[in-house]
Amino acid sequence: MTGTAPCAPYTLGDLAEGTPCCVPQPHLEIRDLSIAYGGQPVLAGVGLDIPRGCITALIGPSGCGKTSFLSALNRLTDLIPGCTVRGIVRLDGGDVFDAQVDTLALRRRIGMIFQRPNPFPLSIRRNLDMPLREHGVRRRDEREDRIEAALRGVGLWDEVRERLDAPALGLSGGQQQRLCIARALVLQPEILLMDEPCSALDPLASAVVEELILRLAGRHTIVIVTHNLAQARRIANYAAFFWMTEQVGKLVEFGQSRTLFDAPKHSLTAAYVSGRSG
Ligand SMILES: Nc1ncnc2c1ncn2[C@@H]1O[C@H](COP(=O)(O)OP(=O)(O)OP(=O)(O)O)[C@@H](O)[C@H]1O
Repeated sequence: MTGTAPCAPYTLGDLAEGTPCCVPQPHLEIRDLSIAYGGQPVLAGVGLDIPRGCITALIGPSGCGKTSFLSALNRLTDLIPGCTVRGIVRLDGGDVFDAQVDTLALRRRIGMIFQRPNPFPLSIRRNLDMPLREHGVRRRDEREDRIEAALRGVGLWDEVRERLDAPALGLSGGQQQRLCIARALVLQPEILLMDEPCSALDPLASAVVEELILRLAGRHTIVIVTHNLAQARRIANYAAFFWMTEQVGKLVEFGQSRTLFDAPKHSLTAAYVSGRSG
């Protein structure tokens, strides 16, 4: 991988250890990745390196396989009946698709945030306590510290500290999405996969989550699907453009987002980012 990207700001010193910077070194290496549902290919031959600590945006029209690609990275695709994935995904050099891989441990290292906020219908506290218990954090004081750190990390602590036992579903949409990000952060993941995390939010809540994503970068590697090209331009260090050819999604271009948006190499990319197609 060549080129450099600016370090994103970060302020989450109390979360996971890690290089607090976007560096042009692969955290995930993807080679010849193909995905099919019921034998029908939807994505073929994708290869790219996701740089460590950076924000990588996945862009492209609906149906070109961005969500499927994202879901393969932490093997959420294992949970979809009829879905087959071929190719290689390496996390720090280790094969994610190896039969010996503990998928629970893998998803602790690579967390996922979905398009619609999906807190459990439990209290705010239990939303964060439950994953910690499931992942074997037995000491209550440690769980409490991690819950507070995660809520502070997403800027929710001051908003909810007096009502930790209130239902999470009573929070606003934007607060619920930040709670879902906290639920991923509480497990101290290295990588966060985000599938259109702002698309169900109003503009103000969306701006807060976008700012949060910028703060999380550096400590965490972030891969985000977004249809909002202005957002991708604002926040992404790197961008990958997917397009459908003969009903199958392909990666057309990947690189530093400044280059992809301002001086794309491929005519399809140029047409899409200028709004002339897609
Ligand atoms: N569980 C599934 N079973 C069958 N087909 C699926 C499934 N999930 C996705 N697909 C199909 O795979 C293709 C790629 O879908 P995917 O959601 O990955 O694309 P996308 O680029 O993320 O689209 P969007 O931007 O609209 O979310 C689509 O044709 C979709 O209908």
